[in-house]
Amino acid sequence: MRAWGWQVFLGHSGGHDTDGNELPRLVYVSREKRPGFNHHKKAGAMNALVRVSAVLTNAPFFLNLDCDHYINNSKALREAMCFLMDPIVGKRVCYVQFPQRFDGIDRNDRYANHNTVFFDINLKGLDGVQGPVYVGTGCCFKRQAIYGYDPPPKDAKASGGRSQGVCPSWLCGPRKKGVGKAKVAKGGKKKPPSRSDSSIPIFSLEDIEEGIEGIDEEKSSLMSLKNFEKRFGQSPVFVASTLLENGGVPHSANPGSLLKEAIHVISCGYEDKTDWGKEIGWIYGSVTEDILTGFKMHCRGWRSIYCMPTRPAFKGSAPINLSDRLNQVLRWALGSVEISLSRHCPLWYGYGGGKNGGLKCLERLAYINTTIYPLTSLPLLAYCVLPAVCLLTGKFIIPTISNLASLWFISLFISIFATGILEMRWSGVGIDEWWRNEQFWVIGGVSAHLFALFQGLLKVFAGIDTNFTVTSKQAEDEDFAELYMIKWTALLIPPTTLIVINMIGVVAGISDAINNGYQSWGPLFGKLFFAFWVIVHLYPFLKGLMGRQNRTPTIVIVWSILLASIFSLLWVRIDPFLAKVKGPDLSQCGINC
Ligand SMILES: O=c1ccn([C@@H]2O[C@H](COP(=O)(O)OP(=O)(O)O[C@H]3O[C@H](CO)[C@@H](O)[C@H](O)[C@H]3O)[C@@H](O)[C@H]2O)c(=O)[nH]1
Ligand SMILES: [Mn+2]
Repeated sequence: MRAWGWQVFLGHSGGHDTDGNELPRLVYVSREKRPGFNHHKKAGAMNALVRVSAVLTNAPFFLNLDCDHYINNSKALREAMCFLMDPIVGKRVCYVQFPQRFDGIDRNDRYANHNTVFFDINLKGLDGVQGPVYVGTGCCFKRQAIYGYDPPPKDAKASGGRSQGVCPSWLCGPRKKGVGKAKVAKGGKKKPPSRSDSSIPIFSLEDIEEGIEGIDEEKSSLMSLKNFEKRFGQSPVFVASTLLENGGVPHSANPGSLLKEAIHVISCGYEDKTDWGKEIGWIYGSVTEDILTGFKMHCRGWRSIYCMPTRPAFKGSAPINLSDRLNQVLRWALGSVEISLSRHCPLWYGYGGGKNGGLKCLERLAYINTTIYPLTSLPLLAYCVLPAVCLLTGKFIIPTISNLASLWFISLFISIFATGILEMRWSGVGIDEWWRNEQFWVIGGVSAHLFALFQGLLKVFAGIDTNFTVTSKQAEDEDFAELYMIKWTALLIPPTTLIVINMIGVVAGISDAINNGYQSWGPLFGKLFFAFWVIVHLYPFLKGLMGRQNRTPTIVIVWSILLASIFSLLWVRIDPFLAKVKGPDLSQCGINC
């Protein structure tokens, strides 16, 4: 394996279609990686690709797919273009996100790999606010949005424009309210900048140094090459390309020099002292770079679009065995914790989006939810432990509450229930999918989310890093051999413990009630209900732990032992030959006979 290196294959140029247009070429890029340079994993790879494609073709839109995803619908790209090039909404659209769909998942989707609640309910709902979050794959971008430019102002007339050019915030000064207003007023007098005009030539180095005509004369002093280099890095060809809203490369450019420049922009030191990964491109600093990248665009006032063609646009593979799935969820949750503990936390980042409206309130709420959710693992853990504690100690967790409080409780319960029903009806998500999602929420919550919380705290406050390993994918041949694979990981400990203590609790509770006679059965049912609730949620986990059932029917054995012990206890109790006085001594249970 090579530790570092780059290769660019331009392929054979000169292929033409029947109309004489040059045929598309496939270019394989692998960037330079060198010890001492942080390559920033996927985010770094995407940024290198963005730059190299800007030099080679500079298309105004591009598609991003993971290495484990493929195109499943040939018309998908056209659908995305309909949104991105729409004369009205298109100008403010930063990306079109498609749902992730998967192949090769077990029929019962034991670990909720399809994630339909997230894709068909959450993201679809967000489309009605400011658009779905970016989920890392199956997404068509507007190049200008990736470059950190702001969307054109909402009211095109106010700035006097026909096709309004996007204005980079770093050129137009700080996005303070006053400055924004001044600019709008000024725009009323003057022709606005428009880079959609194809007559504007690509800017040469000199042009940039002198300030670019037609962008903003007053600010031209700011637009020295230095400013561009500080932001985009030291490639004049690349810098010039960022100003072409409609893309394209100059005809005059000779392939040899472009190739040289392509190599330059994927060298490992290129991003040093630039805004790459900080303000532009894929944003670094979280293992879920996708959420952060989309978040920054929404903060600038862009909107995104959710596109769900009937035939899935793209499909991918997902980890189907328990350990890999938990590790995947762990990584996502870790990424969220990292964002929550950074300057980018949606609780405090991105206020004052200025003239473009910035992040909408509800969209912010959604981002808060997508980043701080690992915190819910703490109460969840408590709720899963308490039923067992109750059964083992004989105390009851539900306090007797006042009428008012129970009214609140009931109305909360009803509204949650109603939301669930409506969501399912509107999204077409079945009750079975919804239920699996609930189950996996608890399983992931008491394992992956919990670990992520602590790993995240360690990483942010103590600098102890954890690895990003590419999620394993199922083997395609055997009939879900992977599903039954168990790789040892500490993630398995908390859910296993919870299952065991709740089961012991059930046994202990029942045997206790048997010993104590009929009056203790009433409260027992309440306690058993909560313990069963925990067990049914963790049930897929238990099944996963047990491995392949037709080979090792361990689960059957466990259940048998459990049921057997209950029944044997029962039998002991009602045994007609057992004299009542010789039963378990009642003095121990505190019942005074
Ligand atoms: O060092 C790396 C690691 C990953 N990748 C890419 O990142 C993708 C996602 O990694 P994968 O192991 O497949 O993780 P998943 O959990 O399946 O990915 C989901 O979650 C990631 C965020 O954690 C998103 O980036 C992905 O788009 C999303 O599909 C891979 O397909 C690769 O294309 C790299 O380019 N370099
Ligand atoms: Mn993947």
